[in-house]
Amino acid sequence: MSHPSDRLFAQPLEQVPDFVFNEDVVRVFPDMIKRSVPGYPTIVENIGVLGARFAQPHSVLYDLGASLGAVTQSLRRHVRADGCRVMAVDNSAAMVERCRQYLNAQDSMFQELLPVQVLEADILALSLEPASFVAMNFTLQFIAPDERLDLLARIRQALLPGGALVLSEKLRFDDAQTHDLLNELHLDFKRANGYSELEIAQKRSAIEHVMKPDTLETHEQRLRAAGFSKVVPWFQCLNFASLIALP
Ligand SMILES: C[S@@+](CC[C@H](N)C(=O)[O-])C[C@H]1O[C@@H](n2cnc3c(N)ncnc32)[C@H](O)[C@@H]1O
Ligand SMILES: O=C(O)C(=O)C[C@]1(C(=O)O)C=C[C@@H](O)C=C1
Repeated sequence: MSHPSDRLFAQPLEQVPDFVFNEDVVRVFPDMIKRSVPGYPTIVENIGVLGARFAQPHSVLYDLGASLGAVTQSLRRHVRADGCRVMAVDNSAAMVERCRQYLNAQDSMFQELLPVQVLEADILALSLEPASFVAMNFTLQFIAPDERLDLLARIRQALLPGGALVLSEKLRFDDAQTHDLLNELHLDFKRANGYSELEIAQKRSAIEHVMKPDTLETHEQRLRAAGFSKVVPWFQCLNFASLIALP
């Protein structure tokens, strides 16, 4: 399947609307996220590797905020435990439709993949089945800050003993010098990937009100408050990080 390049913010917009995961975004999403999130391909591939370590036979693996199912596909490449199934959940109808197409394409290319169910649902309203592995790859940052603790507590409750949550997020930093340096380097990453100053500025306005990053300390404290006993950062590239949280 062809992946057109992201030119969504290339022309000057009179008013930049808030970012939404609509059909326009879906069309360019694989290109957009790869050129915007440093380390994204490494994170996605290794969530499959982490999933293989934590997956228990005959259990559910969740991909919450699955978008086009990149993490789900990685789990299906790596997890070999018997009788597991993946639940990929997203509340964007456009994402879910395209995600199903991509997973069907994966099914037609490989045999004996884990069964997967793609659900169009709000993860805040979802009743979670007992699960051995939950991935939230750059999803929590789009959830309203006052809903985050409750969501993580429900995930913690759903996790089987020996399971794990993997949480990837853009970070902000309390120390202004650190924050500014890593943000500037992130902008350099976008420039190096071909984004213009206009594209960078307009994308920044678009996500300003809808994506609210936390500090690493806030994540660690909130995960503990949600009932997780151990938080292990396993990846960081510039201001993007991924954590393993153990029940
Ligand atoms: C940055 S994308 C996630 C990228 C994806 N996990 C990956 O690895 O390619 C965030 C996704 O979260 C979804 N999302 C945001 N809020 C949600 C909610 N309340 N319930 C379900 N999905 C949500 C969005 O529709 C979007 O597809
Ligand atoms: O922080 C930015 O500038 C981004 O573009 C990040 C980010 C993300 O982290 O999800 C925001 C929206 C798109 O989904 C792709 C990337």
